[in-house]
Amino acid sequence: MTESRKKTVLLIGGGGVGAIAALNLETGGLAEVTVVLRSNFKAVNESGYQIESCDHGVVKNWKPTHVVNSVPDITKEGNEPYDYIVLTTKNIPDIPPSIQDLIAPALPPSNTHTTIVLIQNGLNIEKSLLKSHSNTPILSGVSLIGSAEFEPGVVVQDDTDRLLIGAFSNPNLPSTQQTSLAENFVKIYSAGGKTVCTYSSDVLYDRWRKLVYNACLNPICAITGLDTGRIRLADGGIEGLVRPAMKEIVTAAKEVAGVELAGDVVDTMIEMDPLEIYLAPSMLADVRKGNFIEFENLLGEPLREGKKAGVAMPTVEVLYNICKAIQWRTKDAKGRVKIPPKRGAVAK
Ligand SMILES: NC(=O)C1=CN([C@@H]2O[C@H](COP(=O)(O)OP(=O)(O)OC[C@H]3O[C@@H](n4cnc5c(N)ncnc54)[C@H](OP(=O)(O)O)[C@@H]3O)[C@@H](O)[C@H]2O)C=CC1
Ligand SMILES: CC(C)(CO)C(=O)C(=O)O
Repeated sequence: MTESRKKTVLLIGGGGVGAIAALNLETGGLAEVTVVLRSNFKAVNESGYQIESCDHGVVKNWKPTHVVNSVPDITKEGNEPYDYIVLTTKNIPDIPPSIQDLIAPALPPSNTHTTIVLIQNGLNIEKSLLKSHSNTPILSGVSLIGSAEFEPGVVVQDDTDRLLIGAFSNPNLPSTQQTSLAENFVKIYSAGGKTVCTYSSDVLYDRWRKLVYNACLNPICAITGLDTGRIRLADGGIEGLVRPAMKEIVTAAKEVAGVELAGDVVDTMIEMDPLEIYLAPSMLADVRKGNFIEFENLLGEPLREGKKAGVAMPTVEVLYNICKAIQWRTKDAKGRVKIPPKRGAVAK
């Protein structure tokens, strides 16, 4: 018997990646999406999204089925649990709320129905959820897309959406169940035919491979203020910074996780974005907007794991510490740290 009911999806964080994910899910007709918005709630609730997409074309005033400005408390509201909760926020464990606190109202301990999908960059992002929701299946979404929200509700996607979905291994659940949930999500995400969403049986490989880009180009572009085209043109950008950092991640992948990346992975990642699209990786976009950055999951976790396994990672370590200072600068700018008052001029 085929199931005719649409899958219910709660998608939290409708920015660059989230808006396109919501559009893909609804375009296929197999999902009904509720999007949780924050700074762009008013704009999207009143006029919908304005999207310019290499996959979907120009889409004006598009509104997901439901738009809300906080995560629904399903117990209080007496709602059925969602089939999927998809997280497309930035994942920044050093800045509250944590992802487990964020989803809690829609995932009370009594909820054994929902599957979580993390379409987010970085390593070990599932670990805190495996502790807080130990019987919940958690899927990994590794996305290759270039998409950004330039003003509230205005999204430009200039690189095609390629999404790898697989299950993070949860030892408390049968692996067949986890695989079938991942395959089902691939089906509903792909149904519109506008995207390349594929099932992956090795999410650790996917994540380490993507880190070769994200742990290196994201911070180097964010620190220098140069996009991926300009860092390739800049004196010393690639040979002095990007290549050494990428080589350290490739070694860590092997020593930490036994992940053998292809011999040409460094060049593939350096050349992944056509130079002339001058792509600003998401961390550079965040620095430009004065937002917090995802440096702990993109650099901190591979660095900590690499060092534990005895890998020398001097370049990544310096990048990590500069990112830490940038995060402190943003906290200072947002009034989140207390510093001694500036001294007035003292007469000699
Ligand atoms: N952009 C890209 O091309 C790619 C991004 N990624 C990854 O995808 C993930 C999402 O990135 P991206 O779409 O660029 O991020 P964006 O910053 O564009 O969007 C994130 C959205 O989440 C919202 N949000 C954050 N916290 C909350 C909260 N507590 N409640 C409700 N909404 C919240 C933000 O709202 P607000 O504006 O209020 O902060 C924002 O609208 C990241 O992990 C990123 O690394 C992966 C591949 C490519
Ligand atoms: C490289 C990219 C754009 C994915 O394709 C990304 O992951 C990011 O900007 O963080």
